[in-house]
Amino acid sequence: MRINGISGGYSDGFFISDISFNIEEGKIYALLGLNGSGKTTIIKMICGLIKLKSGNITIGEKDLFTLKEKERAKLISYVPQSGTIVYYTTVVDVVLMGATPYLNMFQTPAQEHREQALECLEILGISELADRNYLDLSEGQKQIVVIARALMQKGTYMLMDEPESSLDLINKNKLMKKIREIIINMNKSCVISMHNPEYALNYCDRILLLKDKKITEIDLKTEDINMVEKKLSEIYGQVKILEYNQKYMLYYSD
Ligand SMILES: Nc1ncnc2c1ncn2[C@@H]1O[C@H](COP(=O)(O)OP(=O)(O)OP(=O)(O)O)[C@@H](O)[C@H]1O
Repeated sequence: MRINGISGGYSDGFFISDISFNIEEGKIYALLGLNGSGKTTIIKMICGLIKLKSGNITIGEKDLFTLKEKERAKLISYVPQSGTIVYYTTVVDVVLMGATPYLNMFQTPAQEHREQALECLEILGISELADRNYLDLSEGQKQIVVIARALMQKGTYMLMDEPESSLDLINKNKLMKKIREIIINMNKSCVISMHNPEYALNYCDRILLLKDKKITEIDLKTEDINMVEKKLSEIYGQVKILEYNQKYMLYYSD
């Protein structure tokens, strides 16, 4: 997917211009930036929830926004920062919503879809929640259910807005590991907006660093560690990357 000089925002204020980057197959990108820097705005522009004012997004030769909504939904799965479901519904039914792009207008999900939904819950390790009321779940459990729904949607590109924000430390790491497994095993691509650069260093291939409405890309496989520190320091203040047990940690010296 190529994001070519896109611009967009809100009529009453924040506007971001000329954003370009590629999303390569099988890669996980961490979208990092401080509060209000525009991470959600960029994700929403790619998903078509905020209309582009200029630029375009292409997949191969195709312009993404010339495709019908259902076709786009088969390509891109979106995990929003917070859920929008406000009525009683079981967890498995929430996951089944991910089948919508594959159904006709009057078609309801079949047994086969139900089995797929249960499989998605199993992949994410939350099968036991299947028959619970979604609204009764903890915020962290809800976040994982919404990821299962995105998985059900079978999009090649998964765009996730702080998917681990409500999880405890153990579950944050478990989820990031699981997302990595899914992306690699299913040959998908993923952009995850997040606040903790340590998750980016440990679980992602590349970093998209958003500062002053501009993106700097860091390839964690090839970039020199001192350069990574330097670039992260421009956002987070003086940081040092420490390695322990094949895991990276950040030391903030400011
Ligand atoms: N619906 C909206 N209408 C007007 N302005 C908005 C709207 N949503 C967000 N903004 C503004 O756009 C800017 C970027 O917000 P955005 O949510 O994209 O940032 P973010 O990097 O995702 O922040 P956070 O890390 O806090 O989630 C902020 O100044 C915010 O106040």
